Amino acid sequence: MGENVPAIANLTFDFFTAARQGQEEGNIVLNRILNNNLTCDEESGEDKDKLLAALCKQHKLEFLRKVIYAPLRNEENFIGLCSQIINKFSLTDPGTKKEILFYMAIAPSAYESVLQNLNKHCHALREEKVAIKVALEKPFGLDKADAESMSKKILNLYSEEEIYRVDHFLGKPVVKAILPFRFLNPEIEKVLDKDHIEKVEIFLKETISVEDRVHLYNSLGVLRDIHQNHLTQLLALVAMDLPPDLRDSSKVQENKERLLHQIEMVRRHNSLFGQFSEYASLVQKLESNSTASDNVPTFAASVVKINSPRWRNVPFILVSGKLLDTRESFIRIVFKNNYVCISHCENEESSDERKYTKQLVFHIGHGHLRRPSILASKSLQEPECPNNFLKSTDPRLFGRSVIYGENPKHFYPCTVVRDVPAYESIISNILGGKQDNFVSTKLLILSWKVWDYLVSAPKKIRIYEKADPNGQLNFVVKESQLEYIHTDEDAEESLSNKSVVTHSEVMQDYIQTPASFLGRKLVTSHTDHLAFLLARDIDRMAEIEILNKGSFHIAFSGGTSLVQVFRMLAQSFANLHWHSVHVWQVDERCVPHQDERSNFQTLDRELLRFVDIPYSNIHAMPVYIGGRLCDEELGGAHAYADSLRHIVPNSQLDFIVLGLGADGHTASLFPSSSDVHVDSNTFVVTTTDGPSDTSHRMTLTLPLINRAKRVGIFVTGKHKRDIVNQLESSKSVDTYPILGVNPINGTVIWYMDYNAYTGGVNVL
Ligand SMILES: O=C1O[C@H](COP(=O)(O)O)[C@@H](O)[C@H](O)[C@H]1O
Repeated sequence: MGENVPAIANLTFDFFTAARQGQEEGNIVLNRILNNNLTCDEESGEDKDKLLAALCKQHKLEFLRKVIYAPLRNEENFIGLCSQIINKFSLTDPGTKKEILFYMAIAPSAYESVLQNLNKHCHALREEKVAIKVALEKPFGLDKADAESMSKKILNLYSEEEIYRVDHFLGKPVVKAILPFRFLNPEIEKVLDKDHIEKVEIFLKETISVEDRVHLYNSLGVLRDIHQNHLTQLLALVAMDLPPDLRDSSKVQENKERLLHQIEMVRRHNSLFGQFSEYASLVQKLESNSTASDNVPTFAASVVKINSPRWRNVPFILVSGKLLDTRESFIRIVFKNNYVCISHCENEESSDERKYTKQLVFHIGHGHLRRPSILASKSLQEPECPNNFLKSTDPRLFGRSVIYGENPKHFYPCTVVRDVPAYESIISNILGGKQDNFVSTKLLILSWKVWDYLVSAPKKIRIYEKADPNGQLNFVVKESQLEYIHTDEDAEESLSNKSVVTHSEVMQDYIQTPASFLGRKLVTSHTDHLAFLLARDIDRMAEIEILNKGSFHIAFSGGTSLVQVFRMLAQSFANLHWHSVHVWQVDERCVPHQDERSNFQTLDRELLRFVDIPYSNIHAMPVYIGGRLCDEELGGAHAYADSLRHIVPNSQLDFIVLGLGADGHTASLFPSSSDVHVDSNTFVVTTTDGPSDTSHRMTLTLPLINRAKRVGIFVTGKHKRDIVNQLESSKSVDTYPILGVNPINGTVIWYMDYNAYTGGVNVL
C-alpha cells in the first residue's frame, strides 16, 4: 500500500463492514470485490503487471477472509458491532499497538447519529487504550454555517486529532508531489510570485455526467462538489508559503491556513456558470420527485485573488465541469513573457526558448499525457524530480501534446514511477497519522469562507451541449472578471434545435404583492423577511456598483425599525465587499455618540463593528465637535455636505434607506418645517429641530435625497397603518415631508410589513 507499505505490511488487520443493507446484500457486495478485475488488471500487458494482478487477487482473498459484514440499522446493531470489535482487541497481545479506523463512506447527514452510536457503544475502546481514528468523506456541509455546525457536533464526540476529513485529490501522486517539488527546486520556487507569474489555471475537466449520483449532485452543483474542496486544496498547495521542513505537519497546515485566510471571497462577477443541456430532463427522469434546481451549475469558472504581497493581482482561474470535451486535471502556472518575435517566428527548431510560453504544469491525471507528470518549460531551470518521479525524455510517455497543443519537446518532464491510486495513499496516510494530507476543521471553515457567498447566490447559468462543440464555454479574464467570448444570444442560437431550459436571471423579481404604493414599487412581507429583502437588495446593488465604479455609497436613517436590517446585513451579508462600501448617515440627533439616543451608536453596535469596513469609509455626522453639539459656528453640517461632494461621485448616493414617522416625517424633516423647501445649493445638509425643543438634529435634505439612485423606505408596525392610509389621500409635502421624496433620476421602493400595510391581515 502506497508509500507506507513496509510499515503497514507488518500490521494485522480485521475489517468490520456495515451498512443499512441486509446480510445477504452485504455478502453479495463483498463477493463482487473478489470477482471484479478492475483494480487488479488495469495495468495488464507486461509480465511484471501480470504478476501484480496475481498479487492483487491474493490480497483480495486475504481481505475477504478477514472481513465481516453486519447490517447496521438500529441501536442493537451498534451494540453488536461494538462488542465484536472490543472482543477482537481484548484478544490481542497486551504489547501490541491497538488502533481502530472508523471509515465513514456514508451520507454526511448520517454522520452525527452513526458517530454518536459508535462513541456510546464502543466506548470501552478508550478504556482498552485503543487509538481511534475517524475518516469522513465529503460533502462537509452545504455552506459555511452548515459546515460549522456539522463540525461542532462531530468535535463533541471525537477530537480534532482523531478526525481525518478526506479529500481524495490530496492522495493523487502529482498532488502529493507539489510541495516536495517546490522544495527541491528553489530556483523555480523563487519565481513563483506576482512579479513573474501571469496567471495560474487550476482545471478539473470531466467527460462524465451525473447519472449515478444525481440526487446528491442536485443539492451540490459543481461549486460544492469540486471548487470548495478539491480546487481550493490544489490552490493552497501551489500558492502557500513553504514551511522550513515539510515533515512538520503542523507548520504545513499553518501555512495552508494562512494562505486560505488571504483568499478573497469569490463573488458572482468573478465567475461564470453553465449547465449541460440534458441536466433538467435527467433530474426529472431519475428523480421523479424533484426538479432540477435553477441554481445548480454543472460547469463553473471563477477567478480567485489572493490578497498577499506574494500573489496580489495574480488571477488563479479555477475551472471544473461535467460533460466537457476531455477528462483532464492540471495546475498550469504561466509565467509572464515580454519577448516579441519579429523574424522566423514559426520556426519550431529555433533554439530561442524565450518565445514559448514559459510554464510549470502539475499534470494530475488523464488528458493526452500517458502518466501523471510535472512539466517545466525548458526555458526554466531543469528541475529535480521528487520521490516516486523520474526525469524522462522518452517521447512515448507523452501523448499527442501536453496541454493546449503545446509541444512535449519544450518541457523537462518528471514522470510518476508508480501511479498509486488516491485512496490507497489516503488510507496509508490515515494509518500513518499524516494529518497534513487531510482537511482540518480550520481549513474546512476557511475554504468555505471563500465560496460561501457564491454557492447560494442566484446565478446566471448558460446552457451548454455535451462536449461543448462550439466552444460556448470559452471565456476571457478581465482583471477580476470573467466573460464568455460568445454572447448569450449566440449561445442560445447554437442550442436552438434543442429544448432549452429557461433559467433565472441574476436579478430575480421581488417577492411582493401585486400592489404598488403611491405609484412606486411596493414590497410587502413579514417583518423579518422584509428586513432580509431590503438587505438582499442592498447587497445586490452594492455588488453591481462596486463592479461598475469600484465603490458603493449608502446612507442609513436612524430609528428603531432599521435595527432589524442592520442585524440582517451583519449576519447574512457580512461577505459583501465591505472594503468598497461607504456608509453615510441620513440624520443624527445632536448628542454625543456615547448617548444611547445617538443613531450612530445603533448603527455601529448593530452593524459596523461586525463587518470588514475600513474606518475611513464610515462617515458619521459631525454633531459633536470640540465638546459642542451641532454648533452652527463650527459648521458641522457644511463640513458633512463638503465630504459628500468630495467623496461621493456626482454627490449621488447609490442607496438611501429612509424610515417613515407616524406623523409623516422622514430623515429629520418634520411636518410644517421650512427645511423641506431648502435651497439645494446651500443646504444639502442642515440642522433642524425635532418635534420637541430638546431634540435638535442634523439631516440630509430633500435635494440631496432626490439625487440618489435608489431610495428604500422601510416601514414596519401596526402604529404606521394610519399614516400609510393618510399618505394615499394627501399630496402635501408640508404636512407629510415623506411625499417630497421623488428622486430625479432614481427609483423609490417601499418596503412595508403586513402590519403597516394592512394593519395585520396577511396579503397573499
Ligand atoms: O470528488 C469528486 O471527484 C470526482 C473526480 O475525481 P477523479 O479522481 O475521478 O478525477 C468527480 O467526478 C466527483 O463529481 C466529485 O464528487
